[in-house]
Amino acid sequence: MRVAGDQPYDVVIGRHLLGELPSLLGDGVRRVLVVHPAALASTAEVVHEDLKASGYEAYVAEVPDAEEAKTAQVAAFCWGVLGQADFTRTDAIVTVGGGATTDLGGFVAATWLRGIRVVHVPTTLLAMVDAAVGGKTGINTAEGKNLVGSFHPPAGVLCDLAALESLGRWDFVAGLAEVVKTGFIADERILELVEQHADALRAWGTAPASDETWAVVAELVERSVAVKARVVGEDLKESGLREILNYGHTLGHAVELTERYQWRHGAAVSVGMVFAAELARLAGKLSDDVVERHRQILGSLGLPLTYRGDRWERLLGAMRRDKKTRGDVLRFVVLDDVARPTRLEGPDPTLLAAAYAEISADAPTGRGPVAL
Ligand SMILES: NC(=O)c1ccc[n+]([C@@H]2O[C@H](COP(=O)([O-])OP(=O)(O)OC[C@H]3O[C@@H](n4cnc5c(N)ncnc54)[C@H](O)[C@@H]3O)[C@@H](O)[C@H]2O)c1
Ligand SMILES: O=C(O)C(=O)C[C@@H](O)[C@H](O)[C@H](O)COP(=O)(O)O
Ligand SMILES: [Zn+2]
Repeated sequence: MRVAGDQPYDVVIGRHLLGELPSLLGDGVRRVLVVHPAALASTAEVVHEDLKASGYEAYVAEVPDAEEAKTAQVAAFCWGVLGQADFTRTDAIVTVGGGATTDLGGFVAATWLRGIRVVHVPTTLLAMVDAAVGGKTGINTAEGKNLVGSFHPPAGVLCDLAALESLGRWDFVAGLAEVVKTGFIADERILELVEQHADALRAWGTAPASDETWAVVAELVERSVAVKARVVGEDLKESGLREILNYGHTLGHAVELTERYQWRHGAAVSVGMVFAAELARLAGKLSDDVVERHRQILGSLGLPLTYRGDRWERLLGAMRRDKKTRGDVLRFVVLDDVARPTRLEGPDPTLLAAAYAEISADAPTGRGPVAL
């Protein structure tokens, strides 16, 4: 699949694709740094050896797992590795890992010498359908999620579906949250597929997936990437259309910060989507049926639908730093209907509080398996 832009690139989806890496890296690259977390050490080593066998001067940098990687300290560690190995503007980074690794590695590539090439090899469902495509890179600060970053599109993306075989059940389910997001904002067929195959998808990793389930997963990846490619190809820097990809993220990111990143991103986005759906319903935009469909689909996958009722002030504080906020005006992506996203600007505080009441639970029920 081709992503349009000043420098168009390919997202290759298939199996056993590592041989494609040199062609995605392009001409003139001499040194390559493979950035990966410990969980992907053996895959990264295969990539490292392949690159050396193809004539590159290849290095590896192991970074912390998950959100722990998205810090200024870890970025500085990577800059140190690049500096020690004399990386120039014709050299490149390859990321091997989930969305945290592609966000960090992409950010390091964006900032080293003001920008070198990066190819992403996403290994989670979430990174394949979302994080690796579109060029949003970033790290967190004490004040919030992805507050420092850059738009730096990759030179290519290799989605090797075989990587999903080792992905844990709840990391897979967390990735489904972004798939469902894509369904609600742009492609109802995604919702139908998830509705038809929810049990098999939710059971990912508990037994080998059937051929039918693999076919569904492949179609979900293809459809989600197609939506993302179309949107970021039109609006790389989020001046308008791209905001739809942030559906559920205004509250979702605030939940992640409030939970000190102990919730998976997809789990927080799941709650965030139910909140956004309630907000749209209370604003008179969205029907009860579509709100209920959010709960049905996300709940059928085992994703959380509620959040503790005693965190509103903290969440509100974090949402003020959301990237869609303009001055003091909070802005939300909401739906008029399935595949009809719009914006709600500066909603009345009582409306926000009422939507929060609709998703509040007395106990912190979000601490299910996906929220760990
Ligand atoms: N830049 C974007 O457009 C964008 C889009 C969506 C999400 N994100 C970011 O992505 C991050 C979430 O990504 P994620 O859900 O991939 O989380 P993650 O990167 O933390 O990976 C989840 C876990 O899966 C493990 N893992 C990865 N691949 C594996 C495999 N093949 N087999 C077994 N284990 C594997 C990782 O080590 C980690 O423990 C968040 O930081 C979020 O903000 C960015
Ligand atoms: O690609 C985008 O644009 C998105 O918003 C996709 C989101 O799923 C992703 O989590 C993104 O990193 C959020 O970006 P942010 O700008 O809200 O930090
Ligand atoms: Zn996201």
